[in-house]
Amino acid sequence: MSGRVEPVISCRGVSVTRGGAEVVAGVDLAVEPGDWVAVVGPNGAGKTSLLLAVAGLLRATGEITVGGLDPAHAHRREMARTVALMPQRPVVPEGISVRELVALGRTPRRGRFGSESLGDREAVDRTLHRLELEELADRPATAVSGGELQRVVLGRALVQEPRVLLLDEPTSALDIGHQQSVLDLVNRLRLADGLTVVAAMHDLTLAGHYGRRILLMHRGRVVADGAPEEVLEPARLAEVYGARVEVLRREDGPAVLPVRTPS
Ligand SMILES: Nc1ncnc2c1ncn2[C@@H]1O[C@H](COP(=O)(O)OP(=O)(O)OP(=O)(O)O)[C@@H](O)[C@H]1O
Repeated sequence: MSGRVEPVISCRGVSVTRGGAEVVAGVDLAVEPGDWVAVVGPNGAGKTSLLLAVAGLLRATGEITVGGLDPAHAHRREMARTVALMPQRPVVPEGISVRELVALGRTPRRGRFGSESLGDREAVDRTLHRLELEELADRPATAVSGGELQRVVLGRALVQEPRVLLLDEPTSALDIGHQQSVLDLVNRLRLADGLTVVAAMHDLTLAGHYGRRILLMHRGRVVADGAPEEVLEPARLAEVYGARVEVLRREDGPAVLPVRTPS
């Protein structure tokens, strides 16, 4: 008999209120170490708010633990060694280079007064290389394209070497080649290091190919949670998104195609 694996993320009855409205409503979620959960749902469904609550950046009610820590009360440095968030809308300090922005991700791993160690420098170099950012390393981070910045911000999260990686639409600005290379890289880290990934994703085909599990949210609630082929059903997607889609069953995951309304 196999024993139950202790979840690395656990949410019980989690709700978030923003601007007076309940935007996450009673979410239960247990994520096993090394899993990839793709969080999908229409605009405004509450995906970002749920990720921010798990990261401890937004106040929530209910119970959340991440790597045994309570995000609302854990020390920021301790939390940052456990969880890294790649935000949807990163704040880029003026005058900072691409390399310096990536290196900011090492801050929680340094000693209290620590300057950059050889290990830190190597981690930053490795990350710049993996994300094909070496040529941009000395460029001001405010002077790169939207897709390049998305990779830089992913680099800042990866260089933290977290146990849990929270990605908020990580490939929305990337071309198809970089979408694949970035998601393949995250998947390799998941398989090699047991990284746990929770990613809000709009592209349902990518969600179905990389997510081992899909959490479908609608109006703050989880309306489906399961394997991609169970959750990505045309009738359900029509109901939740108001979309006409065809779902192709493929060996490596379902592909979701929008279908034009007949004129
Ligand atoms: N700062 C804020 N103040 C008030 N309401 C907010 C704020 N940020 C988001 N909201 C609202 O919270 C709800 C959930 O937003 P959230 O960003 O979590 O959704 P999402 O599923 O990530 O959406 P999207 O796919 O458009 O990124 C939305 O109705 C949104 O308008």
